[in-house]
Amino acid sequence: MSGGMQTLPPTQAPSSVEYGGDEISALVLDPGCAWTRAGFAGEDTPKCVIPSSYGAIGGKEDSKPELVFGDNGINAIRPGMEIKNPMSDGIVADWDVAPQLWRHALTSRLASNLSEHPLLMTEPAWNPPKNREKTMEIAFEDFDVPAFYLAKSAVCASFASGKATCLLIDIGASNVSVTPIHDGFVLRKGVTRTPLGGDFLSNQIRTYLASINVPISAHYQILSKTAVDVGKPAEAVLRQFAPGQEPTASYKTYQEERVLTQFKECAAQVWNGPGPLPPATTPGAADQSFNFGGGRTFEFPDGYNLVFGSERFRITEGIFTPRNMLTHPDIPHPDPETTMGIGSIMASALKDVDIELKGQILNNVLVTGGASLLMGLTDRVNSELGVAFPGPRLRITATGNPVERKYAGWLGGSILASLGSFHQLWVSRKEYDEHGPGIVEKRCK
Ligand SMILES: Nc1ncnc2c1ncn2[C@@H]1O[C@H](COP(=O)(O)OP(=O)(O)OP(=O)(O)O)[C@@H](O)[C@H]1O
Repeated sequence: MSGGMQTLPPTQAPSSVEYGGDEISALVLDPGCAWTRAGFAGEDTPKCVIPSSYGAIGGKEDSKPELVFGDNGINAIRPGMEIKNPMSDGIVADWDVAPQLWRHALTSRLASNLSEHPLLMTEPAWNPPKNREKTMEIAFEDFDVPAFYLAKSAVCASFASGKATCLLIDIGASNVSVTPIHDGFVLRKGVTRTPLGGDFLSNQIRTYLASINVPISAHYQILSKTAVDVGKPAEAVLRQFAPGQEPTASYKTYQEERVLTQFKECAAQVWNGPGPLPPATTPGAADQSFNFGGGRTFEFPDGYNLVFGSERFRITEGIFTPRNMLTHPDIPHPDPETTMGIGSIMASALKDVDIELKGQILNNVLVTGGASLLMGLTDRVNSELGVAFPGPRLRITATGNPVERKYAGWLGGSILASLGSFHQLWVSRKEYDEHGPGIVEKRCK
C-alpha cells in the first residue's frame, strides 16, 4: 500500500470499543448516480450493488409514496410506479430518499444492526460542506453507527490501485471528473469535471437512433420475437396492458436505459485515428471512404437489428470533441460550444500543479468508472494527454478487470477501512456528540 496513509491527519485514536473493535467488520458505502455499492471492509467486491434509481408508487395529496429499492423491485412492472433518482452530478439531491436508499443497501444483504458497525462512506471531491455534515449526521443520528469516516472517492480509487499520487480520471454516469492527488490528498484547485459521462452517451445514442427513426424497444415490452434480417422491420409480439395498467413513462425510460447500456458495451467505440474522425455523410448512410473496422451488429429487444459502422464512433466523439456532439431538439444535451471535452478537463486539472509534481502525476494516470469501459477509451485518453503533455513520463493505467473499474472507489474504501492504521481516523460517536457534525471538516480532509 502507498505511503499516503501516514500523511493523513493523526488524531487521538478512539478506543476499540468506540470504533467497534477488531472483530467487527466496518461497512463501506459508495453512492454513485447510477449505482450504490455497499459491502464489508476487507472484502474485494461489494456484496450489495443496487441501482441508485428507485420506484415511487402512489403518494398523491397527503399520503407519502411507497418507495421501492433494488433491482427486483424497480424492474418489476407495476402500474403507476415512477422511477426517480435521489442523486445528481454525483451528490445527493433528495435528502428524504438518499438515506433510505443507503439504509436499504446496507441492511438488505449485509448488516441487520447498523449500530454495531463503523461506516466508511465515499463522496466526490466537490461535495459541499453542508452535504458532508448532513451525511455525518445521518450516519450517527439515523443509522446510529458507532464510528464514521467520509473519504474522497477519488482517493479511495487511487488506493485501490496502490497509488498515493496520481491523476484520477473517473468516467461515471453523470459526469467525467479529473482529480489530481498528492500523497493521498486531493489537490482541490485541480478538481475538474464535465457532464459528458454515461448518461450523456445514452442521449447521444438516443439522438442518433431518433435521426434514423429507430425506436428503442425495451425487454418488458416484448412477449416473443422472431429473427429478422438486418434492417428489416421487427416481428415481435408486444405485451398488452389493460387501460390504467401501463407502466409510467419514467419506467419506460429507465428500461430503455438498460438497453442503451448494452449498446455502449457491445457497439459503441471511441475513435482512435488515424487522424480526426471524418465528418458524417448523411445520417444512417454507410461511410465508404474510411475503414471503420467493419460494422458491429446490435439487436434490439424486439429483434430489429442494424449494423453500425462510423455511427458507433460518432456517438462517443462528443465526449472528447463536444462541438461534434449529436443534437436533437427533444433530447437534452449540454452546450456544444462551452462544454469542455475530456482532453480539456485533463489539461485544466494539471494547470496549477507545480512542474515537478506534474511529472510524478503524469507518470500515474488512472482511468476508472463504468463508462471508462467503452471500447478504445483509454487509448484516446493516452493520445490526448500525450498531445497536451508530450514527454516520456506519461503512463496510463486502467485495470483490465471490469469489476475493479466499476467498483474502484468502493474497493479503495474497503482497503482503507480494513487497515490497522486506519483506526485512528474513525470519528467516534463520543467525538461526534462532543463536537457535532462540523467535525467532518476537521477530520475527513
Ligand atoms: N462496458 C461499458 N461500456 C460503456 N459504458 C458502460 C459500460 N458499462 C457500464 N457503462 C456505463 O457506465 C455508467 C455507470 O458508471 P459508474 O458505475 O461508474 O457510475 P456511478 O459511479 O454510479 O455514477 P457517478 O460517477 O455519476 O456518480 C452508466 O452510464 C453505464 O451505462
